[in-house]
Amino acid sequence: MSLRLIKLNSENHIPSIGLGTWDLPRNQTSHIVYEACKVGYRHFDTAVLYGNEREVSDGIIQFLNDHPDVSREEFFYTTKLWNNQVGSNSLKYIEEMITSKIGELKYIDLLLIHSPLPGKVNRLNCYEQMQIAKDKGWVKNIGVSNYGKHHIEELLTWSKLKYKPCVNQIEISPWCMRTELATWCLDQNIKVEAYAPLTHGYKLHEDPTLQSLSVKYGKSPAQLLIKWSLKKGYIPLPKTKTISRLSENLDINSFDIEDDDIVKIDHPDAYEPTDWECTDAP
Ligand SMILES: NC(=O)C1=CN([C@@H]2O[C@H](COP(=O)(O)OP(=O)(O)OC[C@H]3O[C@@H](n4cnc5c(N)ncnc54)[C@H](OP(=O)(O)O)[C@@H]3O)[C@@H](O)[C@H]2O)C=CC1
Ligand SMILES: O=C1Nc2ccccc2C1=O
Repeated sequence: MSLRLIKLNSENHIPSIGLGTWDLPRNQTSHIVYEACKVGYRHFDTAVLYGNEREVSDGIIQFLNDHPDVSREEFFYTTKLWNNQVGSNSLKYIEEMITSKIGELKYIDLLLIHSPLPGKVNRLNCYEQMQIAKDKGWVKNIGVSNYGKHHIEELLTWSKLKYKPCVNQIEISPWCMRTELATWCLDQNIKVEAYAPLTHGYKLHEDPTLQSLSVKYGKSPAQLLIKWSLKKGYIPLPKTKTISRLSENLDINSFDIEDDDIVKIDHPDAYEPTDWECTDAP
């Protein structure tokens, strides 16, 4: 199964679906990532917070070693600086990622500031260091996560901005649509990565509309939510530790959801984030 590629404002390309890796069992992570590579995943989302950067990288590297016909350039590896690494020392932490976490991957495809919580001065100091990391070739693309419009505007109006953020990774599902922020990002040519696109699993078995559309389309509720996200123009990051679900979650090209049914899945008035909320931080 091959994934569509989406062009970023850096002119680089990102595969349209990424495997979320938060909370994968540590001792199975490399194996799950390897199996994901086998069924066609080329995009992986990790973070310093997840404590599994080495295991995620190892899974990709093992796959590359076993498949010499596949090149490193096909893969897209994202990681994120955690709050205590966001500031004027960020370059040191990025160098550490390169030298001791990602091994033969050699470079990071996308580096994000995990959240705006460290405050304006730290955010901008960090971004300056991320721009240097890009110039050094350590990182191909840079972006942000959990940023509200005011945080992105802070960057866009900053005198030292050299590289616009390529993406804003935020929680988006039909129960946490954030239409205004997401549309605004897309208008700025900043791609939107949708985290927790399966609502952390909470809505998959309880929502009557999803259940009935699942019967209508002969697709699982998870597949419907991934398709919903793609049709809105986002890059979903579904996570699964279950090997059989890996290919299920990529199998979204064999069907379409009618516009009327997309409207039925939408919950524009709901606000049910599953993890944390910091797009409104100062
Ligand atoms: N930037 C940020 O602040 C954040 C980023 N993220 C990123 O987004 C990713 C995804 O979000 P996450 O919170 O993990 O939750 P998801 O919305 O991806 O949901 C994961 C849950 O759905 C279940 N699931 C997956 N596929 C299926 C399926 N086909 N059928 C039934 N159940 C299924 C999984 O079960 P099982 O694993 O048991 O198969 C798990 O319980 C994270 O892993 C992380 O990479 C997430 C939160 C915050
Ligand atoms: O994947 C994630 N799960 C989380 C839970 C709390 C804070 C951040 C995160 C993630 O990035």
